Amino acid sequence: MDIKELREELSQIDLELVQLFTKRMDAIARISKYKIQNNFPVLDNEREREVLNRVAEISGEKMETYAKRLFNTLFDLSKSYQNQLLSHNSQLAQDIKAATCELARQFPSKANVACQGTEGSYSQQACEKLFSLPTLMFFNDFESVFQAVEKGMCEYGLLPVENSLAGTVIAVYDLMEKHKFHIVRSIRLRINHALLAKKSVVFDDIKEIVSHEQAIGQCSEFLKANPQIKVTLFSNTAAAAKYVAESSRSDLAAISSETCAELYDLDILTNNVQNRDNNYTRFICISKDMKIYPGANKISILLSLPHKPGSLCTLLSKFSSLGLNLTKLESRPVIGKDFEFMFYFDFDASIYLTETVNLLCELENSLSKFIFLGSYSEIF
Ligand SMILES: O=C(O)C(=O)C[C@]1(C(=O)O)C=C[C@@H](O)C=C1
Repeated sequence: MDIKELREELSQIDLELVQLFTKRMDAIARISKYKIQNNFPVLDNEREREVLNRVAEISGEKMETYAKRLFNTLFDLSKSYQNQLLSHNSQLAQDIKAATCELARQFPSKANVACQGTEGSYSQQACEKLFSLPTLMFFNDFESVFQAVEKGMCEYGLLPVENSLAGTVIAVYDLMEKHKFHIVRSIRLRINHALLAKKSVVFDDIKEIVSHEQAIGQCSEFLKANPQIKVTLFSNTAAAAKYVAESSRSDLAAISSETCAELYDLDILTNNVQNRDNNYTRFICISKDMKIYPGANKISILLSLPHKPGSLCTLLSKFSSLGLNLTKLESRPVIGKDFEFMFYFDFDASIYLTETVNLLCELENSLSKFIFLGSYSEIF
């Protein structure tokens, strides 16, 4: 037989497979209806084991592994389909629909915004880029920003989540699980760090530099090249500049911004002390309620996965089959639990598409922990 004839045989088999597959999915729809009416869960591990044992027996030793893989895929597809059928009644689908319909309104220009740090901070710069008329409230730590939004003290909050040179702001990710909030926008801010000191101080006088951990990480090469200078961590780059301005010492400098040099009447000893010029920090803007503004094209979710081989792979394949591009995947240990992890995903997707909402509902129905963090657009 030549390849053409061999393929004809295969095409006939494929046809029968597709017919049987659609027949199986129709049967699944009937099972789903029964499960909804009788409040049965979609997943039935015992039934899956039973089916797999039977499949192994029928397929024989040579094909057993392949047949089991095929049936595990069939279970995944049938559970996806059942979760999709369930999503019509899902609270999440209704909330998303309400948030997208209700907010034909534009992103506000005026708002009360909670920021970490003090006057002149990078959070403030990001905030002023995001809102034309913000009223800022400064807090000492990230947790207080989450709390101010959660308690309704501020309508919005701004938090740094990652930097192109120093990576993820882990402290913010660790707080996400503890607080109720929604991401309504994200913003990328170009960061140029400068070395600031009091007027008349020269670089050779400097014995100590103060700054935030992230800024210190972003300027590691400059600091390594000057090992004689002691480095001290500070809660915020703007607070570090303020500290230098208020100190009487002439051997102290801060890694901070040009804005802070002006604000705190300091001199710039050296400009652009970060390792690379393409230094960007991404901030998220959060609110208490789910608000989805027109143009939203990114989605963030938080979830935990069962300790089972292939569970992350199965999840990733769902994104891949919808052609969705993952832009961030971060895993963090669950505090108080041994080796259990929370996963944070950012991906590009339109919340206005039914297939996206179906995927979110499917994840919510099938995972023990799933939080929809929001759908939003990013400002550059
Ligand atoms: O039998 C069921 O309860 C089904 O939902 C069908 C099915 C399957 O595809 O065979 C799907 C999910 C369950 O975990 C077990 C089996």
